[in-house]
Amino acid sequence: MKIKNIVVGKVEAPLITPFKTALRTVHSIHNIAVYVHADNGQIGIGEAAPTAAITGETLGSISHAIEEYIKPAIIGMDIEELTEIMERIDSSIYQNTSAKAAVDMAIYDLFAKHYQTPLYKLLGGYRKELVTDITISVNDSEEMVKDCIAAVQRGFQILKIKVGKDPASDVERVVAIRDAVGHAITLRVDANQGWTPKQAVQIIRALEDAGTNVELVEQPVHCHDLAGMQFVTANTLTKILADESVFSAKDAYSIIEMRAADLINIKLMKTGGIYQAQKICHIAEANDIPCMIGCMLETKISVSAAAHFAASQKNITMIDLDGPSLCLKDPVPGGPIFENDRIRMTDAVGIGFS
Ligand SMILES: C[C@H](N)C(=O)N[C@@H](CCC(=O)O)C(=O)O
Ligand SMILES: [Mg+2]
Repeated sequence: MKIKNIVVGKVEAPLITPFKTALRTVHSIHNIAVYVHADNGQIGIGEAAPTAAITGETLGSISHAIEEYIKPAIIGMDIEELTEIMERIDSSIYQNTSAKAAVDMAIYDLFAKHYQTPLYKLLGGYRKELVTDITISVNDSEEMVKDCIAAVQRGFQILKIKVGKDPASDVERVVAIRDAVGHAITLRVDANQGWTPKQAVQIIRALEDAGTNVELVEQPVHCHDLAGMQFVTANTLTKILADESVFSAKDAYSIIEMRAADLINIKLMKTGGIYQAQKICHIAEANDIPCMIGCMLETKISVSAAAHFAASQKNITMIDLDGPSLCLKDPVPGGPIFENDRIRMTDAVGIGFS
């Protein structure tokens, strides 16, 4: 099965409510869809999210990177040469990780279709069901409490609370949410780089003293401030999770070597796809660092690829694949079944879209 053509399109999905973090506010998803056509008529599908604030990519840059750099590097190759295809995608252009991720997952989709197997089974088939958290946008405490109660009523038992936009009120926000939802609900906190290292230690210690029992704090300080991440990790009891600080296997190695975090969040849009994500997951596993699988503002297309990857890996112990739950509707039928906080893998071949 040879790669005959790669076609770039669009995928759009309105959000149920505006998505707000310390880095950005988004009202609707406008992403890139990628279709890799094989010479036997089969098609692999992928998606890229233009998260300029995190990966530096835009709709224009993603489509240009695919058309002008990634496509010429792999056109005509046989799908069975998977490792060589992945190495060529990686070296076709520096960074541009979401563009690479869209093509990587479409190739994996074709690869699994070629072997008539669901992708997660081909990758190792570790589990059939995932339990995801859902993200609560940063707003004033009252609105966040309402959003948390609504999420629990929808069936979510793990809430990922966005903070970091207005640090002075962050402790109050999390305490109000804990009081409202009770202790049976797991709370994760994501500052999206919004705190200074000293602020982070002060806020996390205050959350600990208030008995909020937060499971983890994600990316407390600026992504390049690994010394700051190390300072926060060393001076708090709560687990610290590196997100924007880890794109590549080398980044993961630096975080591990410096003990700058306890946990790592892997996102296909940061790694450049499944091939590189496996490397990070395995480096972390070898160093007893459990990983989260996360997503950007992505629809069911790329989140399904991430679900297949997560279902194949023992070391992915936390799931933040809530993109489809934040959308009003899915742009395409098929793929794993997303129902409240459950993601169930099916026996459909590839990623599961026909
Ligand atoms: C959507 C997901 N739960 C999430 O919060 N992802 C990112 C932010 C993504 C974005 O800005 O698109 C994260 O920081 O974990
Ligand atoms: Mg994050």
